[in-house]
Amino acid sequence: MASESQTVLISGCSSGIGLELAVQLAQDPKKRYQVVATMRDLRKKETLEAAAGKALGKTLSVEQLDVCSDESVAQCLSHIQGGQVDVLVNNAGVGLVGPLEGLSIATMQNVFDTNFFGAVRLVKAVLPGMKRRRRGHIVVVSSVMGLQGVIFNDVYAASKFALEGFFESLAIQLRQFNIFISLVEPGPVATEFEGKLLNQSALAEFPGTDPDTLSYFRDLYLPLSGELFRSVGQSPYDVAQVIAKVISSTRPPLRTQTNARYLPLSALKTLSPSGSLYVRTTHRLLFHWPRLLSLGLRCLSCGCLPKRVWPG
Ligand SMILES: NC(=O)C1=CN([C@@H]2O[C@H](COP(=O)(O)OP(=O)(O)OC[C@H]3O[C@@H](n4cnc5c(N)ncnc54)[C@H](OP(=O)(O)O)[C@@H]3O)[C@@H](O)[C@H]2O)C=CC1
Ligand SMILES: CC1=C(/C=C/C(C)=C/C=C/C(C)=C/C=O)C(C)(C)CCC1
Repeated sequence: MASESQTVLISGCSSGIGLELAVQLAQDPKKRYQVVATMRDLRKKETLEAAAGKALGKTLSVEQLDVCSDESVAQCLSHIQGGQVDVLVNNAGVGLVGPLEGLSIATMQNVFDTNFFGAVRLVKAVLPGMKRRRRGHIVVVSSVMGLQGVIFNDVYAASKFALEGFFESLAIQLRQFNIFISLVEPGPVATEFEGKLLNQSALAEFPGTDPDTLSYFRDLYLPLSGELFRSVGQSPYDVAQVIAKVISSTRPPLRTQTNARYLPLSALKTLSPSGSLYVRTTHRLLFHWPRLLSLGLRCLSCGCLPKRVWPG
């Protein structure tokens, strides 16, 4: 192992982006990283261990970490030599879709406890060490929904907006300590994330929701969202490549979107600071011209647009 390897702690490595990233960094040909791949339920570790192959026990170790528990965070850090984390990747997250009226406050709080306070809890734990060493990098797996709200994703988007505001604010102070913050913003990614959401919304009855809203959710949003995943969805491998590039950068950027094919959708927000272009256009497309929207989504997946991973 290279003597100057960096210790990278990643949350949520049982599947998806976290698993892919842990494996890619652990298999780095230059052996630049010592990866602590964590997950809340160690019974799920077999997939990661199999994917890590020969890196297991060498450049990759697996530890238990529930981002919602102070005790679990402290335990995990106590297993890392000197408690030293050079790069923290806040990846663990949960989704939530559905009409607001049918979701309990407790369900919404769980999204914030995991996506927002989970990241904050880890940062509070590693920051004193990073500040002492005057060195560190905190990477946050945010989302395009940290930049723009999406219908029926109100609470999930709010949790990612919270991350964006929190880490942009912190980035200013941490420059003084030579600690960098990077927010990575994927669009739809083909992981268990979507399946979990579809299962959750198929089983949920959303009590107290009026029939019109329920039908907009089930008959309009769900099919179009599925089409979006099929047309512009990235693989976790592609997203992990972008994150690995951000981690290896000497001057890491504050924000990185991973999916060039999603850019026309996020541009609707950035092109008009008042927000009306995005809200009016998506409302019209969804409620008045859903067939045109569907055609547009198919166009986004056609080969004439830029390649999937961006920046390349
Ligand atoms: N998939 C997508 O379309 C997109 C995903 N993202 C973000 O990417 C990140 C990774 O998601 P993705 O890989 O897609 O989805 P997955 O569902 O495959 O992975 C999510 C990971 O987070 C873990 N997790 C959930 N709650 C906790 C907790 N309390 N403590 C520790 N780990 C926890 C899950 O563990 P367990 O197996 O135990 O549930 C799992 O390992 C999330 O932050 C998500 O918001 C961003 C943009 C798009
Ligand atoms: C923007 C947009 C849509 C949906 C976007 C979705 C569903 C994005 C999902 C992003 C994910 C899964 C991010 C995870 O963090 C619709 C409804 C097609 C209408 C047109 C505009």
